[in-house]
Amino acid sequence: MMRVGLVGWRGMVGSVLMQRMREERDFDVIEPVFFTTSQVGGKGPDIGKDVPALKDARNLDELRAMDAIISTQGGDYTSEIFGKLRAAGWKGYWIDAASTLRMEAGSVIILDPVNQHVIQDALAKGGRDFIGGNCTVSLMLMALGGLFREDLVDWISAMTYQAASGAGAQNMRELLSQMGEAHRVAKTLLDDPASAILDIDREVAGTLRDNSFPTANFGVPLAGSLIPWIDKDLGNGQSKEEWKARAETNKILGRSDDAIAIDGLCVRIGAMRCHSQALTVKLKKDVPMDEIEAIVASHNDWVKVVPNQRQASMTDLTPTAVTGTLTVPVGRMRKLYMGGEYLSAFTVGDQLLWGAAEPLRRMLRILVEA
Ligand SMILES: NC(=O)C1=CN([C@@H]2O[C@H](COP(=O)(O)OP(=O)(O)OC[C@H]3O[C@@H](n4cnc5c(N)ncnc54)[C@H](OP(=O)(O)O)[C@@H]3O)[C@@H](O)[C@H]2O)C=CC1
Ligand SMILES: N[C@@H](CC(=O)OP(=O)(O)O)C(=O)O
Repeated sequence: MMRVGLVGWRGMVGSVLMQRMREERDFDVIEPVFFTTSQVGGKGPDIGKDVPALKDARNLDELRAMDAIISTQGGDYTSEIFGKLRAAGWKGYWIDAASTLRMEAGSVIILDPVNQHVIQDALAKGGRDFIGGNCTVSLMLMALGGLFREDLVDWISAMTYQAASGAGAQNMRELLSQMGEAHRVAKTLLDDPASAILDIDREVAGTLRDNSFPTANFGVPLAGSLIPWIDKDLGNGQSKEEWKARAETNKILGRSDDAIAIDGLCVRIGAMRCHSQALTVKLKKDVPMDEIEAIVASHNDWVKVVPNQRQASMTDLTPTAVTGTLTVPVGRMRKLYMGGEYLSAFTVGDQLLWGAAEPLRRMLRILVEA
């Protein structure tokens, strides 16, 4: 059996990975070894079989004994350990959720329902570094993979509505604290049906702007507001999150860097763990809507076309409907006023599942079943 080291398993992404690996019985087909940066010698997670005590995630000799390592520990850990491990001659498979190695020439960005052929090509050539993609990019490709498969995409403008989870566990907690605080200051007025809505609004706006409002993680209020910037400032007007759309999509599809232009604005909103995106797709030709829907729906087992109708959109195309599931609904599809080559679409996906954990465990399965 393949010896697989798991680093970062108790973090947020790691916990979702553990849950999915238990559900899919992945631990039956590997010999798991759990690592930690802080609790060496402690007890590993409950996976239904005995596992050795936690090993030191910075011990290169212990890591070198693994056939594969899955890390959801974060980019700092990858930067600290990966180079040393390879320099020490380790030839195992490195599967990672962090962005650190994504754009390296030797890395493949993994999203097998979309780029199984790129993964298989890399394996055949001895590739060993398999890195999970940015959540927004992976979810967009799971939704519109059919259009890419049929080479129908000229360019895409992506306007995103990204959940708090993308910023980390502490940010999810902070969002809820902010919601609670906004409710607390308005509660007396809310409880009085005769109170004026503008008085309630004034109380809420006042607390959002108050220095004591809990913003240690986001830096600014998210509840009752939004944040129109995600990740670093690249200095050219674009955020790093926006840059990833074109760079990672083309790499995932195995195309040259500028083959398909994708750009837009990335915005943080007060959803918990589902990213949504409003997409304008410029098609290479005017394809009838029923054909487009059939192409999109046929791409993979998780994409679900939601009819472009009010009720279905309100019930099936929301973070509330999708959270905790692998389903990737795509709806609001129609030809825009600009012409038959201009398609609108709206999609939602769980950024901790297809956006982070799921491609990693599927890559492990590909290796085990090779
Ligand atoms: N958040 C996201 O949406 C996405 C994240 N990623 C990548 O995954 C990496 C990990 O992200 P995320 O899971 O959010 O990070 P977390 O902060 O939840 O976990 C990272 C590590 O922190 C340590 N830790 C310290 N205190 C605690 C605690 N109280 N509970 C759990 N773990 C604790 C654990 O390491 P130890 O056991 O060694 O102490 C854990 O593995 C990111 O840095 C990023 O590179 C990728 C895609 C999406
Ligand atoms: N940046 C994403 C989450 C993430 O971790 O992305 P990446 O893996 O590309 O750093 C978000 O904030 O929603």
